Amino acid sequence: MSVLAIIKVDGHEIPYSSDEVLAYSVDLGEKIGEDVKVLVLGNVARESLEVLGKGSVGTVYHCPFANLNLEILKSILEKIGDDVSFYILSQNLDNNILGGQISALKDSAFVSNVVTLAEREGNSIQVSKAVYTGKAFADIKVEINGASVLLVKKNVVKPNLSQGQEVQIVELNIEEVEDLNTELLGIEQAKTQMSLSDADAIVSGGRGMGGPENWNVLEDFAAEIGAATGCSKPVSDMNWRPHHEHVGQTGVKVSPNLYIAVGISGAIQHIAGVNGSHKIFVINTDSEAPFFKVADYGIVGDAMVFVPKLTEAIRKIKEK
Ligand SMILES: Cc1cc2nc3c(=O)[nH]c(=O)nc-3n(C[C@H](O)[C@H](O)[C@H](O)COP(=O)(O)OP(=O)(O)OC[C@H]3O[C@@H](n4cnc5c(N)ncnc54)[C@H](O)[C@@H]3O)c2cc1C
Repeated sequence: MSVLAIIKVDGHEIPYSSDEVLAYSVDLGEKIGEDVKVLVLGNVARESLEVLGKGSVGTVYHCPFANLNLEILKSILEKIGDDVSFYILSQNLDNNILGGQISALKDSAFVSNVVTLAEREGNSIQVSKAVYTGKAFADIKVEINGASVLLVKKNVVKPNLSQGQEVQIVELNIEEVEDLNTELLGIEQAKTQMSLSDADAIVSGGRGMGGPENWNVLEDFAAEIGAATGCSKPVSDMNWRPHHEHVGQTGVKVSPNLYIAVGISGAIQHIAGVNGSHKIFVINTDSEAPFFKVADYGIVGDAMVFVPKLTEAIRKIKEK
């Protein structure tokens, strides 16, 4: 049996989150004494597949399609075979659907929002998952060899696998078959350079930014520190920013290493989407803003004054 890490290509790149998915799979493989294999979905160069030779990864399956319908997914799973005890994916909106489909096809357990490494207990493993938008945790026992699907949140494991091992690359020759039940009408590519779920740092703006014309201040700052940009719900509702940037209970749930909230009050529905972040930094004119209660660092002040100053300071440090 084996643990299968599933990685979806972002554009033509292996996403940043893949290191964490691999590290999680390798840790699980060691605990239950199984090999780790990887399935890469999407068009990517062979050299990028070779780079996945980390830790105990031995085989990399490659399918050039990233957007799968159920018929294609069925063919992929059939070609990989039944010797998979766990399918491991990173937690994001796309993988929620993909993981659910795998679990339905395999008639197996599906555990999303996993926030701990697996602990082995006899013929099972135990993991904790975040529930009630991260306000509580549930401990879940899953049988080994049950073809279970685990969706792992960011920052659960440190990706510190050694590199350089040779891997066997298996090209899955899958025919592009039409799904009989659904028709793909089009794909609208998010216009951000980095996906929010994968980003290591996020600069997010709220109504306190005053209007879309001020967003260049946040974009400059984000570009300087290599962060993705996000926003609060009202900001996307008012079309100041695109909807895929909306963070929170009803938007994208993120858990970057650093979440920077600028001009966002910190309503419970926004916090529910960011409380998995490693560190939170808040800039707000109101010292009583609820976001400060969950912040690690903060500045009480005007975003339009402090953000450009921070950008400039970081630029100077980088020039030295
Ligand atoms: C069912 C439901 C689901 C929801 N889901 C979400 C969700 O997923 N995500 C989400 O974000 N919201 C969600 N909301 C909305 C949420 O309740 C808040 O209304 C929203 O988060 C507030 O957005 P905001 O902080 O940008 O705006 P505001 O509440 O207006 O806060 C603006 C903040 O900016 C500060 N400010 C003003 N000027 C400046 C300045 N110059 N510099 C710095 N700071 C400044 C103010 O002090 C204030 O704290 C949901 C609501 C409901 C009812």
